[in-house]
Amino acid sequence: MTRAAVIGAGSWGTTFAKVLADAGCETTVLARRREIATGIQVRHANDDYLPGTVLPASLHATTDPARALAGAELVCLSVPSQRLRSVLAGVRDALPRDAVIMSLIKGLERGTQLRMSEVVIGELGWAPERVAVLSGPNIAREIAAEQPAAAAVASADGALAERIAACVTNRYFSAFANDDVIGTEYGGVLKNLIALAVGIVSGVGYGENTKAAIITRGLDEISRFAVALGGHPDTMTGLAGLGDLIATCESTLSRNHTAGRLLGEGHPLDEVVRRMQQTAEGIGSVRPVLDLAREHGVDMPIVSQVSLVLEGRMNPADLTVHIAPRNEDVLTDARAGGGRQR
Ligand SMILES: NC(=O)C1=CN([C@@H]2O[C@H](COP(=O)(O)OP(=O)(O)OC[C@H]3O[C@@H](n4cnc5c(N)ncnc54)[C@H](O)[C@@H]3O)[C@@H](O)[C@H]2O)C=CC1
Ligand SMILES: O=C(CO)COP(=O)(O)O
Repeated sequence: MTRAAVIGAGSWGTTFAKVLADAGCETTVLARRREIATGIQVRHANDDYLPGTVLPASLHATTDPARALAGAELVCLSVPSQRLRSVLAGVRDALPRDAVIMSLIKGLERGTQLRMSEVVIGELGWAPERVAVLSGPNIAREIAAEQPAAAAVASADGALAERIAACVTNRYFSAFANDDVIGTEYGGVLKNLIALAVGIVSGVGYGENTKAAIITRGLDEISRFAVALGGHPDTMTGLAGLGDLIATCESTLSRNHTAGRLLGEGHPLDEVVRRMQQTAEGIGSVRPVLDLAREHGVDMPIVSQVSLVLEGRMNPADLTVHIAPRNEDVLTDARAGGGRQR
């Protein structure tokens, strides 16, 4: 049996702790608030984040890092991306030095533009071969209800990714291993930005054609970004790319989709952030993604328009997938019979 800890008792941290417990891992959740820890430990419930879900009786919870992390072989991180560095600083002394650390987080650190696995490696000095990421179409509430789901687990050490995948797989959750940490991690970050765009056009009142066009062109846009930054193209057509893009863009349970819809309905960003009671990572990832895109020469027309809408500088109703062709594109298109945009 693997001893596991999950840092963060929000919707995904609690749900993934249930996944681990149901896979046979001896699991403890590290919560920030005492009443959440008590609810999980005593009543087997997390009413704030997962109302109605009965958690396994074998699942433990505490607010004490030393108790949560003692003997942990697998430590999973599920706090908002902008909080990760300070959370790591707070648990550093309690982390067993030989533990594997796995990020479940789907955001980039503002200011440094780092992925979460890079924050772990840099902040803790952890060996990259002991770090992993898990990402995929994983709407927490559906998994908490034990609806079948799957995710990708990536580590620079492919054999470690295989071992983690086997360890977290249970009767309703399947994990598939790969060694593309960059692509797997960016997949989770980038789909949030396209989900914001789809939410925005839904809020405006546009229908399925607009949403399908944004999802299709969005997949192309985020794939070009991930590949330019070192990800593998196959990852972007797998669970962490296309899979999560579909789930997040389609689901009204998605916080990013919901935040986008509120913006599309005309609510200003500060009001949207106030109304969202949970983390919508996409809002904080737009700026670092666009900065990285500029540095690497990647065109991101949909994400750029999301940024303008967030800043209140673009009417949501004007969000479009149309791209004005550059001169050389017009010439190439004419020779090729047109239509270079798939
Ligand atoms: N909810 C979902 O369906 C999924 C979420 N994710 C990702 O998982 C990450 C966490 O998301 P959720 O659990 O949904 O968010 P959430 O908003 O439900 O919960 C965040 C948790 O982090 C804790 N937290 C916040 N600041 C903290 C701090 N300074 N110190 C300690 N704890 C702190 C909060 O108390 C809360 O328990 C995000 O990156 C999200 O994108 C990934 C897959 C599915
Ligand atoms: O990452 C998720 C699904 O895979 C959850 O999406 P939201 O953060 O938009 O709710």
